[in-house]
Amino acid sequence: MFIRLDRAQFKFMYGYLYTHRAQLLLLLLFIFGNIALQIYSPLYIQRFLDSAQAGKAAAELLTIALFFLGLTVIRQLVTIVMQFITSDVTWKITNKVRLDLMRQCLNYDLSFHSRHTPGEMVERIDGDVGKLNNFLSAFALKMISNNLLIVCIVVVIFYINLYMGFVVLALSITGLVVLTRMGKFGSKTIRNYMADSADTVGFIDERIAGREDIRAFKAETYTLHSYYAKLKSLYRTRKQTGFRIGIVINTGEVMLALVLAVTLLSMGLLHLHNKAMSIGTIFLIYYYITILLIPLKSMVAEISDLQYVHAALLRMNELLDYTGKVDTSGRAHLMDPAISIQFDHVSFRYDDDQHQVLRNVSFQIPANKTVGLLGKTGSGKSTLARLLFRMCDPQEGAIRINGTDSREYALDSFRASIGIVSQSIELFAGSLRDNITMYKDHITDEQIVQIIDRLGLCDWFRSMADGLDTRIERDGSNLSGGEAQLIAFTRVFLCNPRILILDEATSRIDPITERRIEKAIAVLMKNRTCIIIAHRLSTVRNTDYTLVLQEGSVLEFDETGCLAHNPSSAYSRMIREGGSELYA
Ligand SMILES: Nc1ncnc2c1ncn2[C@@H]1O[C@H](COP(=O)(O)OP(=O)(O)OP(=O)(O)O)[C@@H](O)[C@H]1O
Repeated sequence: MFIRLDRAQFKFMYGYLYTHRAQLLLLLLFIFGNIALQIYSPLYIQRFLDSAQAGKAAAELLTIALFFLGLTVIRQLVTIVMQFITSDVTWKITNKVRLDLMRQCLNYDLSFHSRHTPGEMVERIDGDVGKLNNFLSAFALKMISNNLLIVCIVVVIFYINLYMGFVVLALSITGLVVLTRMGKFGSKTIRNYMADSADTVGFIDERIAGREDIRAFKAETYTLHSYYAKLKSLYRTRKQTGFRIGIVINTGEVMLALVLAVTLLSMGLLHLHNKAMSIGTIFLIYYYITILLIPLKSMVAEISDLQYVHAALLRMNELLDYTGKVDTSGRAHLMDPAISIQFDHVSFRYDDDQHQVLRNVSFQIPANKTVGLLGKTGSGKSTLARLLFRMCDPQEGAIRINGTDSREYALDSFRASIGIVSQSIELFAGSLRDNITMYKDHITDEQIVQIIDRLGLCDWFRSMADGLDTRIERDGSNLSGGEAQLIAFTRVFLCNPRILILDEATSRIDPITERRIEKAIAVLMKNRTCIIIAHRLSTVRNTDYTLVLQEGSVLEFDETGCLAHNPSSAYSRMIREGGSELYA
């Protein structure tokens, strides 16, 4: 009613509702039954009053009263069933919406996540869907019942008295038109308020996650000032929203009082000029008007919630409609276990308005060879790895895998063939086993222990208090950075990927542990195409090829041995100068 769904929103809601059509149809039947009972039972009051006035026997009056009571009890039972069906369908629908939003969120590309903080996404996935839940479980049912009830009451009043029928019809139409128009009045400020609120949640989430750096660099005062500024802005939009909603609700209340006054006045005038209406009929019309006012009143009271739902639906639609910048149309599958990689004149910028991070990058890695990727900080090494993993696609050029543009492969299966160990390792609250298998139940403990053994990490594993059941806290807060990297290694070894990217994977491991797993890394790299991004020359000295990036361009690419023996190469200079030139 006050939610004007546009085509996209309607399609969005319809898609979810259609799945539960059988239950919704049943619900509609109960709604009709409930309305019929609501309309029919007051007739017994009219009959009771008219019979009492006509001096009918007490037994007849008692029967009428009992019938009225019986219908009231049945109506309550119908209401309970309606509520049960509604809450059941609502939870099923909103859980599906939550899952879809979460799935989308996990698949969004880098540019999306750069713009939206995790906190904002929490607010959108949980907060917005919570509002939809309230709407479906309470308002939607009320709205459908209310509108149907209004129509039925107007029809019945027409039937009772033609003149009063016209009066009530005119009042109802005016009321609904006014309420609908008023509904739009607050919608923009509510949307602004919700966006501000999500932004504030995102801010809190980000600052709490970075609390250690904030404390270490004494940024508490700045953080609190920024938070206060956000709260002030939130309060401003909240005030604007409250003001507009206040106007809407008060206008609505005045309008409803007018409806009652005009109806009573009309009945009074009618009774004065034409005594055709009995006391019972007058009471009946009055009773129907009070029933009519209940839905109108609840619509006025819930107008602000409905606007929140409207805004929430817009935001959910926006999230689900976001197609991202990664091409997902590819359907091919990587069949060959040996993978060659070719960067063919690849240029990339993260956003149209940002600087070019990679410029015309071309090189080719034959299947099952390893490449050491070197370059100063910010030269584009991690970006190159992200492009290979297809977290984003290049604006120019192509990345060919076994001769085929990587965009032609089905995204999920393509990504599954690449393993990455990066500088930042995500660990989740749960057991060590869950963090290694990433919740894949089919992986047995024996397989995990075997991998740990192959990696030469048995000593470390033995130090874990409860073996694979050892509890890992959120973000791996009870582990050292090095231990987190060991888990990441085990994780990726277990996946057995065909392309392996180690993005400064050993940066947090101490030299002794690094030496210990060097052999294991060598085993893992065998029969795989690998890219090793490193800040330490020692990490990449055994690779087949070396690629040196400078400000996003290829400075040199050749076999590592050739570069090492070429005194004019940047690589050999780097060896001579202990790497100072590249990392200065
Ligand atoms: N998500 C992002 N959004 C926008 N710009 C980014 C993003 N990630 C990196 N950049 C920019 O891209 C450039 C290259 O970054 P990249 O992380 O690829 O460099 P790198 O060579 O891996 O650096 P490091 O050795 O420090 O890890 C930098 O200028 C950086 O500011």
